[in-house]
Amino acid sequence: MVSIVAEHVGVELAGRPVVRDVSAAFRPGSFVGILGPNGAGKSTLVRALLGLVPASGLVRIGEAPLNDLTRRQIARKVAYLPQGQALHWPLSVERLVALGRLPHLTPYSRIGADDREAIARAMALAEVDMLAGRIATELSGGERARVLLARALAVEASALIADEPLASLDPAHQLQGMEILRGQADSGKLVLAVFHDLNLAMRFCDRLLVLDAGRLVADGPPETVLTPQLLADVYGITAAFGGAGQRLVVPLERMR
Ligand SMILES: Nc1ncnc2c1ncn2[C@@H]1O[C@H](COP(=O)(O)OP(=O)(O)OP(=O)(O)O)[C@@H](O)[C@H]1O
Repeated sequence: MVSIVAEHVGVELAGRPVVRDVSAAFRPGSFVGILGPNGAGKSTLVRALLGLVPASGLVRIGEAPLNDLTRRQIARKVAYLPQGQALHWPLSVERLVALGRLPHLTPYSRIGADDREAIARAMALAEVDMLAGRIATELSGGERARVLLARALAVEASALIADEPLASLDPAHQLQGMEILRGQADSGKLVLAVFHDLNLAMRFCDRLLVLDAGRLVADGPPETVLTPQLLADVYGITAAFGGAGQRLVVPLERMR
């Protein structure tokens, strides 16, 4: 199992600092949520953790500095579900999920029995078996999101980074998505995911990070991170807290 460590990570895009001096260590077996307003730098931070955007500071995956790893090595260690990915090729769902096995193949090897088993496990876990024969470009937004989650699960990497995996899912499938991610963490993997749903993040994650204007402004257990003061400072909203352990958050009003 693999950990990911960020030390003083910064990213500039178009000459503007988008992620500023973020340090955090992510351990196997934990489910970490990244929250923050639109444009706070969440996607850019996770892309920096994967080496997909040039960054200052240091990222380590396991013991290895990111820069010492090839793209293929990174892709085998950390599965990535990008935000709102568009699909351009009319592949069957099963073939799309099979792309999750690419990091394990060489240009000369073919999909084997192990790969087929991993694909079947991922499709069963994401409950997309019934879509197997469908053409991926013809799916609804929510169906596509679940198939792309299955593709990320098919990697069977030690860590999974998911950027807004719940976007376009109905409430039942949002819960299913969170249960899957929770299950992955409970099986010993590191799960790092970007969310906007405060309630689901509060309920399912072990730890929450909050980014605001590129800076890490909170990092800790959900109930200590998501406070009325933080919601006011970061999102500019008032919210009511209730339910067991005050883990139900209802955004009430914008303050500005
Ligand atoms: N390629 C780019 N060139 C210039 N600026 C960019 C680029 N990509 C993102 N940005 C800017 O960087 C900032 C952070 O973007 P990022 O996508 O990381 O935010 P986010 O927190 O994931 O937002 P959201 O919740 O809206 O998805 C934003 O202001 C965005 O406009």
